[in-house]
Amino acid sequence: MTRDLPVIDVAPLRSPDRAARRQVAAALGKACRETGFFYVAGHGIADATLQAMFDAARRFFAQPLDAKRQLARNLVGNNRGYVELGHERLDLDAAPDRKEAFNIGLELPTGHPAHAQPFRGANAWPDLPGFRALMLSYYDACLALGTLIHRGFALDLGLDEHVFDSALDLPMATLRLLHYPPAAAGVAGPGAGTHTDYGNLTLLAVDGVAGLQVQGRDGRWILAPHIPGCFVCNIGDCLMRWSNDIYVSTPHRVSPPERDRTSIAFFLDPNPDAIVTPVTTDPSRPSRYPPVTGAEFLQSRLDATYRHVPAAF
Ligand SMILES: O=C(O)CCC(=O)C(=O)O
Ligand SMILES: [Fe+2]
Repeated sequence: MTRDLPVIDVAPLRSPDRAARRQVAAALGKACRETGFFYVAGHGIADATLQAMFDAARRFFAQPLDAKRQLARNLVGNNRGYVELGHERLDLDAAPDRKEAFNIGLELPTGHPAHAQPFRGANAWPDLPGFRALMLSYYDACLALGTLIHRGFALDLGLDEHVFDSALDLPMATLRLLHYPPAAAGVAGPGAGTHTDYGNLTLLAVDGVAGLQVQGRDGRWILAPHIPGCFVCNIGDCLMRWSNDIYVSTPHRVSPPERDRTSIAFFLDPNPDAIVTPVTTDPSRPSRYPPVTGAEFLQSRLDATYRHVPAAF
């Protein structure tokens, strides 16, 4: 195991100085061509906000199972709600994941025309004071950060710096709280099986309990420990396709932790009607894929993950 993911300070992406922005873009582009994983510093999300989010996640998972089941993902629909321990299997060749999760998606104002699109819907909320407001404000902060990082990707790929802005303004992004109970004697299963992420970009906050591992190009596993003040970030399958495979979406997994482990993932998938047309700024690299919509692509990936779960669970 090695530890060699780069740390990238993204604050200069907010600078009026184009050369400073380009420098960050080049660092992002290098990381995305190598492992597709990097740490983000200078993200501007306050430590107190992250601490409050971890507290909220722990309060959520500490509720009785019955209360959590009332918010079950299969009742709520649209990839929102609570996923019980053992109900998800990211690696179809392994045992189900030893984790529980809670998802929210974008909240559209009442009457917004985009309500008719796929993956729209209402969030389900637990009866916990302050939880909803905190989750929604964190969602917005992650969306702003993810959009900023996409400006770096665009610069690096030789595109207009703002080309992704309109593909991400009403996204299918999911904010997901995750809880991994400690490894127990005689219980099989990974924390999260080996997988790649589906969307464009994942912003992950981890709590300091070891678990996340990333597969390097040479097949060796790289540890991705907590670095104070940083998010662990990676690109997903949708951005890999969008970049015409210039960027790589890399397999990763979570080993069963020694103690309770909590993480908070923001999966930035594009707008459902965004057209994912592979980038062809490099004339020596013709398009490898036909265009698809963001929703078509996400649905195809979710179908694979949940195929093993009996419909009636
Ligand atoms: O919890 C983690 O550290 C990573 C989780 C993950 O990779 C995922 O849910 O896609
Ligand atoms: Fe992942």
